[in-house]
Amino acid sequence: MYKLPDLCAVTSFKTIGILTCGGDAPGMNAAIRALVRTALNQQMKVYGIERGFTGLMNADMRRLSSPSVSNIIQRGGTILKSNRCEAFKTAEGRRQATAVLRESGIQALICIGGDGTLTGAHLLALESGIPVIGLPCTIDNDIYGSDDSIGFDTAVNTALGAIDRIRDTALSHERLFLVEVMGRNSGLIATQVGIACGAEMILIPEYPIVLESISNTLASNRKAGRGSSGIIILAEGTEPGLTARLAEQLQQHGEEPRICILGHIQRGGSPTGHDRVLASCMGATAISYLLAGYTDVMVGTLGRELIPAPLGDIIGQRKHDPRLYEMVMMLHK
Ligand SMILES: Nc1ncnc2c1ncn2[C@@H]1O[C@H](COP(=O)(O)OP(=O)(O)O)[C@@H](O)[C@H]1O
Ligand SMILES: O=P(O)(O)OC[C@H]1O[C@](O)(COP(=O)(O)O)[C@@H](O)[C@@H]1O
Ligand SMILES: [Mg+2]
Repeated sequence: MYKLPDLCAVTSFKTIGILTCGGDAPGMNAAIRALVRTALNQQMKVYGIERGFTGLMNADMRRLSSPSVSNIIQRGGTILKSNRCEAFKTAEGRRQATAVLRESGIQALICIGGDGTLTGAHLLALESGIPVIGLPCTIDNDIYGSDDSIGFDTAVNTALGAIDRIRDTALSHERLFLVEVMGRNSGLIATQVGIACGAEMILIPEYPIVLESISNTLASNRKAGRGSSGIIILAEGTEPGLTARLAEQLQQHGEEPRICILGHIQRGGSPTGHDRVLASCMGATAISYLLAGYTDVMVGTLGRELIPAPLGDIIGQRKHDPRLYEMVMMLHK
């Protein structure tokens, strides 16, 4: 269980807004529910802004009540909808959003999303002076300053469910499978999934990949008595087309690999218990941060503790643990 902060209220807010942006992640709805109920408990009015920063720029919003967030804690996706908004990357786009916030009487904003959303949230806080709090919510878990992000645990478990099934076929047919998981710029899903499924090999964007050495490693594994079945996990972002090129290369070395790209299957579905609890604790804590006078911070985790992480310190930073990856490679020899 997470340790909630013990904070004193030094300010108050009549009206706040909430939005979800970037790739959806299981647990977004649980976070919305916790934010709405905690804010209502503090006598705030809450507006749900539709379609992330696009909806913010277009004043696309609706009042949220306690019943409006009933029965959503177990649902994947986001009831507020999400998208990616190029216009918000410009100062003009953010000026338009600031005008909407002022005209609607929204005194503070909570942004739920990944590294891109938190970058936008940081710039908005700086430029508008309106208090903004971020919640790390992405299946990629690539947000520096927080051990955990809402949605990661669910995505990893969804991928594992699929890979355990693939393993049955791999063993029965004594065949090699190349399984591509999500993560355009980050190998964290691939690493976690690879550890948990006992993969023969994990290929992630943080390390250069030499196709020839992969065939050589497999050949020496075979000589050492490892069977001819196996699972190689690749992160999506490793290199465009790499999975297909690796399959071709392995064919030339006498393997009969099959490819499985898990794709967006990993983004949807009911959040795990872990993600529901994390989202609930982070949502409640975001409102405590606002009342304690924080702005331009994200609710991060450090172990089991919830901590305020300044957005300016975390954006643009990479999160990678080389020791974890080395351990994985050692276990899979
Ligand atoms: N450098 C940036 N400046 C301002 N806004 C940004 C920036 N990067 C991303 N955003 C905003 O955040 C949105 C979501 O970012 P994206 O990277 O697509 O997803 P995620 O938040 O899940 O990482 C973008 O569509 C854009 O509106
Ligand atoms: O659904 P899209 O827009 O194709 O995006 C795919 C990307 O979104 C993700 O699922 C989540 O990334 P973000 O959290 O940064 O949005 C990545 O793993 C993947 O590379
Ligand atoms: Mg991202």
